[in-house]
Amino acid sequence: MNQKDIYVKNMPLGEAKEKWHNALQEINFYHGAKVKEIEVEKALGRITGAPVFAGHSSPAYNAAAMDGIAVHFADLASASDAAPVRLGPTQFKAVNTGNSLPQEFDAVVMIEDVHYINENEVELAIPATPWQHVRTIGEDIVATELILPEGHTIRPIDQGAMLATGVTRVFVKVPPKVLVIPTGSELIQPGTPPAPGQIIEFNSRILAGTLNEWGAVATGAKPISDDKEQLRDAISKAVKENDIVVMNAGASAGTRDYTSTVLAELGEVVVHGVATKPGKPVILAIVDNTPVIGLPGYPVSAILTMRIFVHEMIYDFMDMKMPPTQWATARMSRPMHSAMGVDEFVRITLGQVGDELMATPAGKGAGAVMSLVRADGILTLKAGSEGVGAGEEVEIELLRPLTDVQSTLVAIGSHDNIIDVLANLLHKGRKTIRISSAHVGSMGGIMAIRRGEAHLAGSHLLDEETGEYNISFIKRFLPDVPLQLINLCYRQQGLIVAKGNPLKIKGFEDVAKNKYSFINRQNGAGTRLLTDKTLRDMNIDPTTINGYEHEEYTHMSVAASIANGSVNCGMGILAAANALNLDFVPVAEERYDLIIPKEFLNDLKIKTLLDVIRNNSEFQKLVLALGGYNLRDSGNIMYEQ
Ligand SMILES: Nc1nc2c(c(=O)[nH]1)N[C@H]1C(S)=C(S)[C@@H](COP(=O)(O)OP(=O)(O)OC[C@H]3O[C@@H](n4cnc5c(N)ncnc54)[C@H](O)[C@@H]3O)O[C@H]1N2
Ligand code: MOO
Repeated sequence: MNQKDIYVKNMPLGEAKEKWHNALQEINFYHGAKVKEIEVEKALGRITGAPVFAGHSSPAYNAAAMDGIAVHFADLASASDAAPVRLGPTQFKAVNTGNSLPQEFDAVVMIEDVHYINENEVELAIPATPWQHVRTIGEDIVATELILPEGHTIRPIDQGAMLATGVTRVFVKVPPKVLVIPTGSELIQPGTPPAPGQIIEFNSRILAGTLNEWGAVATGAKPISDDKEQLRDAISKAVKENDIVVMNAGASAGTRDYTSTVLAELGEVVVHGVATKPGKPVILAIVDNTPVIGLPGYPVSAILTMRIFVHEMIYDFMDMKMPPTQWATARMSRPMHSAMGVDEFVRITLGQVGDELMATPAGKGAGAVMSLVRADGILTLKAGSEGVGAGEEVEIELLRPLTDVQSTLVAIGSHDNIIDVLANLLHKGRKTIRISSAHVGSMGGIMAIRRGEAHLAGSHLLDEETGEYNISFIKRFLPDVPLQLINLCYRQQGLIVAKGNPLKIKGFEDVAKNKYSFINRQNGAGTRLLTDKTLRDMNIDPTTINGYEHEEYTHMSVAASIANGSVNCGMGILAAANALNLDFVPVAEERYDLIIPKEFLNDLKIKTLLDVIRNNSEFQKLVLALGGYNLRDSGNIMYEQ
């Protein structure tokens, strides 16, 4: 095939949507919803395809609403404490709640108000009103009354209402049947450890699950290899059996990206390539009068593209209006430049810090599933916009309710695995506080506190002159912020080395003397300051360290460089070494504190956090089990201003 044939275009989103809409109309995709009759018992979550009317009244007879006696209300007209009325055997009848009221009576007196003289005679001291304590025929629902309108999503209470009036079958809309076909020879099933180059197939779970949430009946097919013949067979079969087919991966221009070629052979490719980011290589095609959507392989691209092109199709198919999008106005915490000429969809985490709702980009990679796990919303940067500036107001499309966002503690700063332990303890059981943490290093955390963007910042900045942690930095960069510096832990920092420590590295002397390769942390990282102080104390000239100028931004990326063999060692925490099954040579213990502005100390979220740190034995147990931690000052106020 000529490379030109698979050239991916950059069609403006509006134009692509219009073309697609027209193509769907041509195949009569919006045919008006089909309906079918099913049992009410099985109708939970389905959408009514016709109005539902009551079969009979409920209650179907006049029913006693209380345990007591049935009476004629008129007989008790004169009853009072001073002059109780006596009723003889024909004037009353004992009834229980739910019993049919005998025809001759018109009220019920509760047993508590009945004084039995003997079995056949009662005395009553209070008058009755007509039909008191009686559920009259049709009190709840009258036969032929409308129970549910068309287009209503059936809830358990609706099932009850239908069944109560004798309705056992209901017309529901037939949702579109969708098959999600993952493609790629590199895909393996979950549960098998991937060899290099293999990818666990999980996109079909995300895509089919989301389609089902939108009301479709979607299933994931077995992955198809990058093989034209197999693709052709799978698509030909799928379009016969489904209302919509979703292909995943093989959408772009790689040598094994066959989806668009095969779709063009089998039917018509309406659109290939849209000016959006992510989602550029999407394919929109019609095969055998059936829409086939070829989503890009990257999970984030796939899901966001499916939101753009498929979400509405599901509702249109069932002749339903889309649920309204929930929006929130937020302020950008940092500038965001847009890729010119494309509509860009940016994942955003939101944090309510003080009065402001702050929006922070949640990571960019099209393969970063966690960015969508964490994201609270989506910011759309329109093609033609240059982006947004820090502090600018933006409208965010919400992916989770604003109440969840408001119960989120925003932690920005240095990362420590204890934050993850806390995040879990604060969210389990009846505590539903989330922690959203951004790992930008200790100085980054201090700056976030200064800009009012975080409730707390983890910091381990060593003042090389005083040997003190954090305080001099707070005095310098946060002089006007009333705050408490609360200890979280002491932790071991050391040299992360390959499993088994094959070079027998004992410390920095060995690294300097033998020119072992080292990987450093960025300026402003607490670990960098500790490295520098350690080298100074040992009288080691940093320029003699092979790799001192190579910087990484996190403990984990340092550990990863050692794990993949590109360097011999780097400074980091034990937890990072453990995570990648590496060895660790302790170098120093450092203090790791939380900086918390006083304005948040009375916030229930912070109070709960501090309570867990100070008093929760499970917290202490879990942290000590991680190894490399000491909690002797945990929860103590180290400094305040
Ligand atoms: N020369 C060009 N290269 C690329 C372009 C382009 O326009 N020209 N577009 C880029 C963009 S944007 C995207 S998005 C990707 C989309 O690529 P494909 O749709 O061809 O997808 P693959 O390359 O097959 O896969 C991408 C990635 O996703 C993983 N994957 C695929 N399926 C699954 C699954 N079911 N479960 C989990 N993960 C999956 C796959 O292994 C790859 O890592 O192309 C760019 N390139
Ligand atoms: O759709 Mo691609 O995601 O722009 O990376």
